Amino acid sequence: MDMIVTPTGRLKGELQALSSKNYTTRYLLVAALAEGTSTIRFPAHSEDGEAMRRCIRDLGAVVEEDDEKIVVTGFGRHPRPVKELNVGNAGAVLRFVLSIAALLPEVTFVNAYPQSLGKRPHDDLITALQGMGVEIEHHNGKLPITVKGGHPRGGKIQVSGSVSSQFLSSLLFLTPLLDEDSEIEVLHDLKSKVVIGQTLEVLAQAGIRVEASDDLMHYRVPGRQKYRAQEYTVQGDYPGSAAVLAAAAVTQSDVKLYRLTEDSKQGERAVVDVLRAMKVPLTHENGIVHVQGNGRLTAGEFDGDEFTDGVLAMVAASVFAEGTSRFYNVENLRYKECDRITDYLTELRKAGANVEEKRDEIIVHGRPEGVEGGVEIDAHFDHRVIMALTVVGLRAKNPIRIRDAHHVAKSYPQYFDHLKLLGAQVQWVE
Ligand SMILES: O=C(O)C1=C[C@@H](OP(=O)(O)O)[C@@H](O)[C@H](O)C1
Ligand SMILES: C=C(OP(=O)(O)O)C(=O)O
Repeated sequence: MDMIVTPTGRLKGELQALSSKNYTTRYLLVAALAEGTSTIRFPAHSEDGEAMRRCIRDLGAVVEEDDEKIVVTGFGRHPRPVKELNVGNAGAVLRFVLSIAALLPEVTFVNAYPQSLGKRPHDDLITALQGMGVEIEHHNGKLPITVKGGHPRGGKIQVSGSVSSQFLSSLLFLTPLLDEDSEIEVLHDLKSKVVIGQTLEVLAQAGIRVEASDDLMHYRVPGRQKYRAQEYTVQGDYPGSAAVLAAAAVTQSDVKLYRLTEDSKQGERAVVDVLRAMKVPLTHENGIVHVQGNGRLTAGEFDGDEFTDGVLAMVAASVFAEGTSRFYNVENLRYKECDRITDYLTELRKAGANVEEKRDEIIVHGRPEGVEGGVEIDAHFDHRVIMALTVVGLRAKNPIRIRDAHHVAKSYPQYFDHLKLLGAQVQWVE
């Protein structure tokens, strides 16, 4: 399905933010790793959430759900042997479950999205698990991947963090269940470091003890721990909301987004500060972000690694800013659903934006006068490209057509309905 985005001058209204993808995947996993029954309130309903539900069900968790909660009875440290797992296009789900699969004799992760997740590298996690005595068959570090586990060893574990923080998170979920205590050392660098705060928060909520160094590069994890069955409440999602806030920032707007707590550990919370730095009129109080956009933005320079999944939306906003913006320290955007630097900038240029790339930077020469539009955009299987190009389309001079925009459902199936509620002119076409 394609989406036609027609230029829209004004947005007005109030929305409840969607539920957090990253907390939903984590709560489902720790609930499955507990032996009792856990309840997850307000889980995200999206393809990635569904992928984690499918995997934990296949591994033996009992999952029941209604409109507002999921009840999970876990399998503890004894997942059910299964031949195949399908994680859809969800990187975090694949990486987290890969380590848990090491508790099984043999399981293959199938390649359901050869053009997206099928291109992403998992070498660093594979190497770490091999060091723990797990045999792994793979295709140059990519899917399909077969894990031949059984009895992974704890002890001294090393993992590179230079491509993704998900590899470290994955090991932090597995190691508490091992017989030995573990010491995890992160090699090279740790990208998307802020997300590790979410992993540690969820582990603590599940009753798991982990000692982390202040720089988040070293961990001590006692073995033989048990995940506690719990009640969890999922908070609002900043990465998805970033696109709605960017849309409000580039138009004449009066938009309130609820359920965005000021003290959230989501790094993408920083998009509120980014927009503020771009001089977008807004307030953030009592979990409500209120944008009263006047369409005027000022360029700025930002460390994108602080708000990884919000960068594309902020770049889209900066397309209309006065001056040149720079988003640096973003190389790992190249290893996401698509190459979020080269592929994304290709689409932005088609729409009329003036952008440049470096290996680890996106540079935007703002066009406050607007961009031409009137083009077809390739979604590259990437929900965040779809959301960001929609923001650009709202302020273009002519409509844009985003091909295969249904991939927005990876994280935010209601995105276009939410924008419509605010008055955006967006329309699905076959
Ligand atoms: O741990 C997580 O849930 C995630 C970590 C981040 O990935 P990287 O660590 O690969 O940057 C983020 O982009 C992704 O959407 C979710
Ligand atoms: C990169 C993302 O997700 P994942 O790595 O889980 O596929 C994302 O949600 O933007």
